[in-house]
Amino acid sequence: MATLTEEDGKWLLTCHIVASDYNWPFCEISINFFNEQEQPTGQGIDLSSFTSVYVKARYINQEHNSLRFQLRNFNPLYGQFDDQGTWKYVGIEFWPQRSPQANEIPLKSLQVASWWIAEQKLPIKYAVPEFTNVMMLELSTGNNIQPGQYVIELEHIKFTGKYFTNNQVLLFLISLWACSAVGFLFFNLSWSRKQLIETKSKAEELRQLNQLLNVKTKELKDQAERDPLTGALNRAGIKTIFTKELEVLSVMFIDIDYFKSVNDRYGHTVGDEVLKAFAKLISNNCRFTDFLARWGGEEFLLVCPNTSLKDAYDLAQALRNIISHHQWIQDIQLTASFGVAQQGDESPTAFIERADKALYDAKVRGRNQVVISEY
Ligand SMILES: Nc1nc2c(ncn2[C@@H]2O[C@H](COP(=O)(O)OP(=O)(O)OP(=O)(O)O)[C@@H](O)[C@H]2O)c(=O)[nH]1
Repeated sequence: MATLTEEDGKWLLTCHIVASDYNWPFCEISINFFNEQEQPTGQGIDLSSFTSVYVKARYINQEHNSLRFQLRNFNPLYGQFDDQGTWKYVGIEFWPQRSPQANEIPLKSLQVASWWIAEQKLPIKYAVPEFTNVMMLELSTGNNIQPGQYVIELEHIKFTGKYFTNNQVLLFLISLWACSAVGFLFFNLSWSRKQLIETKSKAEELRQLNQLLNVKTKELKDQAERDPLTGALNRAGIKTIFTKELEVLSVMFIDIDYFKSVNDRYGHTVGDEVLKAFAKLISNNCRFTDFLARWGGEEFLLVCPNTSLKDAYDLAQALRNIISHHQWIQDIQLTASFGVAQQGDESPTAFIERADKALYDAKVRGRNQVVISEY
């Protein structure tokens, strides 16, 4: 006979173990995790994520006896819900502590009752503790209890466990590491791509800037070396030609005759147009390797590399002829005088002066003619 009472928030189980033929008398508190009244579903509670259970219980009057803690797990693979004898007995017998601490029972120390395995005739694979569908919890007197009166005080039963299993933590850490690695790779990739795009656009900017600078440099060079009115080289521009070492170099000064009268009669603007047309006419009728420079006013210098004095003379005569027969604006009649020279063993200045002197002679001799300066 047994009674269960509550006192100061503690449960007291008073048991009278009597002598009988039954070999394994016991007295127990049994807590059901399923509702017997409702439609039975075979659904208990899953305690598999817990690692320990703390049982604060003790004998009040008979201290030298053991207690049995037991869980009853139902598994439909080998048990029947309506036959509690087929629910697996997983338990342990322990000697309750005298100290105020609860008795800690690691769940892994719970064993399947060997008599139950033998009785159920189950395959060995089912002889392992299971906590996935616990239907009942039992706290009872231990083995070999002698007849007499026993009072068991139960203060609490607490299950504890890790919120995550070791495997879950490991899986989480591996996933975190993998995500970080993927994230880092992705970040690196997009950063590199961004850098590449930036570098490309910087390179493009630099290329365009360079192009602009080249254009500007050419413009500045042109401004510095070309005559703005006719587009012919100026004195500075033609200077560089003389620094090149050429074996045969001839030059000719070309000066429009009586140009002042053109200005006087038709005005300065017409004079400018005539000068532009004059430079164009000469350029169009000499070799592309020749260089035309405006020496000043209406005076031009044509530099002819790799040209003998004879060839330069012939060219001058041809140009003179073309000029005199050209159709100029306002039907202006135009002629020009030429002073031709071939470079000898002399400085460029002396060489130019000889050609200039020949031009002067052509003017003196009556204009519209070619005069050669012999070295
Ligand atoms: N329209 C125009 N006239 C210029 C320019 N540069 C010089 N002249 C003119 O060219 C004329 C040159 O006159 P001159 O040196 O007397 O020579 P010319 O009248 O050609 O006579 P000769 O050379 O002796 O045959 C001057 O009237 C200058 O004003 C220019 O850029 N534009």
